This record gives sequence, structure tokens and C-alpha cells, in this order.
Amino acid sequence: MLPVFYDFTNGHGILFGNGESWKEMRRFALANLRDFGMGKKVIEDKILEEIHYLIEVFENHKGKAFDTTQPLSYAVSNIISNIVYGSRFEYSDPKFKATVKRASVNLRIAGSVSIQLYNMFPWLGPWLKSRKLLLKNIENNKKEMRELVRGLKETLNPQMCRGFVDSFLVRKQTLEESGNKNSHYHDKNLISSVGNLFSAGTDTTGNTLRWALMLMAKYPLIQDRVQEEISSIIGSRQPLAEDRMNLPYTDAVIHETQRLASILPIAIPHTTSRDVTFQGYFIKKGTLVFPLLTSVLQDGSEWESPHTFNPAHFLDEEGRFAKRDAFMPFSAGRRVCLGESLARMELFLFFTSLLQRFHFSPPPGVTEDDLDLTPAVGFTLNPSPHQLCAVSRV
Ligand code: HEM
Repeated sequence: MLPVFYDFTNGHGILFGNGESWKEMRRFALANLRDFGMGKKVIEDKILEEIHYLIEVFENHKGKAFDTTQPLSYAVSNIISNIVYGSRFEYSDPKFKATVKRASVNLRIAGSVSIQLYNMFPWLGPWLKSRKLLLKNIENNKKEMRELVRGLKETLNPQMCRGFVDSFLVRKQTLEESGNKNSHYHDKNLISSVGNLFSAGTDTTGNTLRWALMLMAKYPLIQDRVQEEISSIIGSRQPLAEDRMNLPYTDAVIHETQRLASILPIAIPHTTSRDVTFQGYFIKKGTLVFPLLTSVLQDGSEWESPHTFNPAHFLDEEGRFAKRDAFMPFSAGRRVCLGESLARMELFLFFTSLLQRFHFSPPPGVTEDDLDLTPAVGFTLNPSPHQLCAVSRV
């Protein structure tokens, strides 16, 4: 299936690319993410390093209520930054802050009613202010990316690739030197792929973590159980990826957060690239297909209490972690999320480290019941604006 891409993406890169270009970019990005340690120790160390910066920000609030959105976005954006550029940014860096902000505003606009209408009636384009802002933000973020890529080009050492961009530039150079001037390794695909990795990997992971912390504040008994498990199995040392198998309750809570939050309810719309017959239904080439992930993640015939936060969905009778086939927040098939193993590692390490260190509660004067689980509408379903208190446990 081809992804449906809106005119503001230009159809390049991994996320919204298609055909041979997408295939090559996806293969290359996956190989690189693996080379740079996706799901392995290298990236685990980068995540652990980032957790220290994040904890410092949370501690600076000294238990007073604050919005977790920004620090979580900066932390997860820095993980992508390490993979893509080979370095992280300071949370106070004004260019970094502006880039993260523009990306998050764009995801909100991309899911807005006016852009949905525009996708159906493109002639509305010139009259839509939100589309203008979207395009302006994309252009400004591309400008930032081009500047960073230029810096990496100037200091490129083919023997020592720092990240995805270096590998891409080396491949481009090698192909050009061998006389291949028409490869998929051109600047447009580089910038689109870098942008795709940031937009696909930041808001998704950051907002899942926001949901998780909010759910802990809303359900303090569940939070207590997570913290008891972390205390008894890990104690005060840094949680590691290998601890997951010994923390079935914590793992179940993370899975249940993803199931209930269902942050990409319609995944990414695709169109069929040829006529297909699927489960007896004939689907014509070019038909728009929405893989409705929520219909599976909250299917009444699959889940005991589909609309309730119930970590027991992922536990067997002995309290061991139980996999469920209907758990597919990363979608499935050829276009399955490219960053799944990275995201799973990030969610586990950030969540356990934060829960080990802090107790999360609603701000004074706000009850647990007041914490509203109605999502804010956007390209991803995020928690509605809220604040939490992170009270140090050490
Ligand atoms: C909780 C975190 C995440 C969730 C729930 C999530 C979910 C998804 C979903 C549902 C899709 C669409 C699949 C489809 O088209 O059917 C997708 C695609 C994608 N994701 Fe993720 N994702 C997450 C994190 C990440 C991260 C950290 C990265 C960064 C490496 C990433 C990179 C991508 C890319 C590049 C695609 C497009 C793949 C393609 O079309 O070939 N995602 N993701």
C-alpha cells in the first residue's frame, strides 16, 4: 500500500514517501537505526544519559505543579537527535526549543478540522490560515535541518559516522563517485527522512509518556504497585532495559497505557497500489484505506474492559506478563512503525526511571477524578492540557 501523502510532505522520505524511494529509504533508515544501536546497549546508554537531564528538570520544580509536555518532548527529541546527528541539544537552546515547538504545533494542525477538510477539498488551500502556518513551520524546520546537515557535511569523516546523516552523506558520495547521479540519495530525501524521524519519533513517544504519568496520578493505587515492584526488584540503582522481564506489572502498565491512549487511532492513511481482494472484499487500486488501530486496541471481543485503564489485561493468573495479539499500537505489515523497538525501550526506561524517582499527583485543589482522559485532537491523540506534581521519593 502507498501512504496517502499531503502536498506539504512532497512525498519524499520514509513516512510519507512511496514506491522505490520509500523502500530504499526505509531499508537504509532501519539498517542505520540498528547500526546506531536501536534496541541495543549503545542507544540504551544515550537514553540513560538523557534521563539524568530530564530528572534534573523535574527536580527543579520542587514538587510544585508543572506541565510535563516540554521536558518530555525535549528528552525524546534528543534521542532521535543522537541517532540522526550524533549529538544532543541543551534544553535551553533557543533553536532546539523553537524546532520542537513548531513540530508539535504542526502535528496539532495536521489533525485539525480545517486540514482534514483541505485533504478532501484541496482548492480550499489558499484560504486556510492553518495551512499557511503549517507550511511556514515546515519550511523553518527544514531550514534548521539544512543548517545542521551543512555543519555535518563540513566535518564529515567517512571512517567515523556520527549518525544517520553522516551515513547518508557517505552513501551519496560513494554513489556519485561511481557515476550514479540518479539514486534516491539526494538532499530532498535526506531532509525529508530526517524530518520524518523527528516527527514520527518525538510526539508519539513524548505523549505516550505524558499519558502514562497522568494515568499514574489519576490511579494512585496502580502507581503504588508500580513503585513497590521497582523498589523490590531494582531498589535505587538505575533501571536497565534487561530489567523489563522482572517487572511484569510495570510492563503491563506501559502496555495498557498504549492500548487505552491509542495515540494514532487511524495509524497513517494509505492507498492501495493495486487491486486486492481482502477477506472476501474487493478493493480497487487507489482506494483510500484507514487502518483503524483503535478498533482493535479497544475491541470489546478482545479486551475484558476495553474502555477502562486495567493493567490486568496484560497479566496472567500468576501475575506474569501476558502478550496479547490485539495489542498493535505500532500497526502491522510492511509499513509497521520503523521505530518500534526504540520506542519500546524509551518508554520502559523513561517510565521506570521517573516512577523510581518521583511520586506523581494532581496539583493542589485538583482531584484524581478531575484529571480528564478526554484526548486533545491532533494528528496524534494527546492528553488534554494538565499539570502534575512530581514529588521526589529520595
Ligand atoms: C510510542 C511511540 C510510537 C508509536 C505508538 C508509533 C506508531 C506508529 C504507527 C501506528 C505508524 C504507522 C504505521 C502504518 O503506516 O500503518 C508508525 C510509522 C512510523 N514510525 Fe512510529 N511510533 C512510535 C515511535 C516511533 C519512533 C521513536 C520512531 C523513530 C525512529 C518512529 C518512526 C516511524 C516511521 C519512520 C514510520 C513510517 C514507516 C513507514 O511508513 O515505512 N516511530 N509509527
